[in-house]
Amino acid sequence: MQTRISAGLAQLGLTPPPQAAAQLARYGQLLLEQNQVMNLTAITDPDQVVDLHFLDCAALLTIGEDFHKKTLIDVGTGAGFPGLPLKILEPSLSVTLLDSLGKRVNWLSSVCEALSLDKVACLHARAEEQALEAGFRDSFDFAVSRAVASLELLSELCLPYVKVGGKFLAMKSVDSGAETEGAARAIAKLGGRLLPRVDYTIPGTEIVHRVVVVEKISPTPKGFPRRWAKMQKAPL
Ligand SMILES: C[S@@+](CC[C@H](N)C(=O)[O-])C[C@H]1O[C@@H](n2cnc3c(N)ncnc32)[C@H](O)[C@@H]1O
Repeated sequence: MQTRISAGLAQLGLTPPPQAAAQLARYGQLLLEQNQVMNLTAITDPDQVVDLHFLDCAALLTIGEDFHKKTLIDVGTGAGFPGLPLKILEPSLSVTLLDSLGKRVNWLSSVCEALSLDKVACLHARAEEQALEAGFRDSFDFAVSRAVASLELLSELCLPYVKVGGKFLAMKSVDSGAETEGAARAIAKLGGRLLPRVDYTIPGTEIVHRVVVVEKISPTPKGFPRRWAKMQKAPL
């Protein structure tokens, strides 16, 4: 895995810290081992783990944002994507990995320990509840998320965490144009503003993915996020 990771990172134009490729390879090994006893990923081929998990997530570092010494929350991180590869590739980041599934969060804590990572919090919580807590609301430089919900729902889950001037980065497919248009009203209500999207090709593949970029321009109004059932029933 390590050779493919290094080649892919170079193709993305990234110069990772010396230990990063080995740490990602170890993470991949732990992921595939644990996946045999716990549902962590549908991807079981090591090369695909590199391409579709690690390099896909690494591409977030190439979209022109400055992540150095910033704070980032990954909402619905699952097996750590995209937050954990970002932390490994940019160690100055302070990262919170949040998921509502306790078993996954416990496993993530053990991976962070195995890789000797500091400044990572693995948090078992529902995103819409944790965003109401002090120290979380309007607090992070970045909220990121991949494969969790439609952009409209995801905006309500993620934008409350972002400080004014920070960004919410949603990893989406290139077919997300209509979904993005449909979320524009909700994004505005939640204190966000859509910026130009960024499309990228995953190295070694012809797969093109998209980052939807939302800037936080005013604090999220009181009352958001709403309860999950309410969000689904009453679109903004
Ligand atoms: C399909 S997985 C995606 C995981 C990872 N982001 C990835 O791209 O591989 C969706 C994850 O979001 C979590 N999730 C869904 N709704 C959530 C919520 N309201 N709060 C926290 N986590 C949530 C689930 O537990 C699950 O681990």
